[in-house]
Amino acid sequence: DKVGVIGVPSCKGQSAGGVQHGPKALRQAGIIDKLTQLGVEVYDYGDLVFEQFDDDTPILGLKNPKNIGLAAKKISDQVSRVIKDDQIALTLGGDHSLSIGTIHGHAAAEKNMCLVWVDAHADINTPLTSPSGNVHGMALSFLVKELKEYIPQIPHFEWIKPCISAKDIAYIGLRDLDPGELWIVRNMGISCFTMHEVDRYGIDMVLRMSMQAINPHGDRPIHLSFDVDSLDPRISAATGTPVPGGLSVREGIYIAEELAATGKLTAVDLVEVNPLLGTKEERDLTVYAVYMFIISGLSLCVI
Ligand SMILES: N[C@](CCCC[B-](O)(O)O)(CCN1CCCCC1)C(=O)O
Ligand SMILES: [Mn+2]
Ligand SMILES: [Mn+2]
Ligand SMILES: [Mn+2]
Repeated sequence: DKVGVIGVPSCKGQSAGGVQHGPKALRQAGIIDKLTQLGVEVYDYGDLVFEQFDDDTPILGLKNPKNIGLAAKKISDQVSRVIKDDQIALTLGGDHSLSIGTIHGHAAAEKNMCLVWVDAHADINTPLTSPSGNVHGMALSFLVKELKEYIPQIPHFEWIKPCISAKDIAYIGLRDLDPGELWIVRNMGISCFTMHEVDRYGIDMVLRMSMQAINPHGDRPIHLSFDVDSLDPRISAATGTPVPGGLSVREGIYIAEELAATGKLTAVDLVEVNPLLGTKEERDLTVYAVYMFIISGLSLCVI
């Protein structure tokens, strides 16, 4: 398979400085060289450049609407182009608000796509349920069709068309939801495999149940959105919102390998690596965990 790498140095979806350096840290870990050595045909599109707007006042508490709304449009267009060029769109983040663009762009190129969201968090607060106003915790709310009536008009977000149904989403690794998110996940019937399910069934069964729920015939292009904080903080401390009791590196790698083995993996987001947080050891370990995740997965795409 061919892989198109898109750097997205975004940070305005959250408040910790440094996550914009994620793409550089992942590149420096040698992801592109390693994939090439393994026989993957890699196209590096470099980092997207976002014009900075300082006059960006919060709306209904949502922070940086203009910067994020305009960035998401660029991301969406780029991901769409890469997928239409028959390449797996590998997006290096940057904070999780970038997934507004990657999922929107994927859905524009592949009508029948489905989504696996690996994260400690559900990232589905609406602007009105968010406790922080940080868009990285709201990304999915703008994309899920069944939530449309709950989303207020946000300047610079008007172009975003909800493009995925609740039934097309599977969460893996959840362990920190806000009240509004709990209501949404329960009432929208989104397939939800929290860390409790991972403990109870094991990661293989959780993946089988996820695919049974969202891709039963194995014919749908898969979007894998991987937040590094899904992993246990002991191996991924260099991230903005760590939560104890997460996935092991092996469980993370297994998810990547199994989804890649379907032959339907079409887009992958690697988000929330913040090289400025934690000690040097913690940063190197966090980056290495993501490196192992993506190399293990995508190297299977050449078999
Ligand atoms: N749910 C949170 C965290 C979002 C994390 C986004 B991700 O997954 O991309 O990193 C708030 C979480 N919670 C709020 C109360 C105090 C503890 C943290 C939010 O701000 O919406
Ligand atoms: Mn998270
Ligand atoms: Mn996230
Ligand atoms: Mn995070």
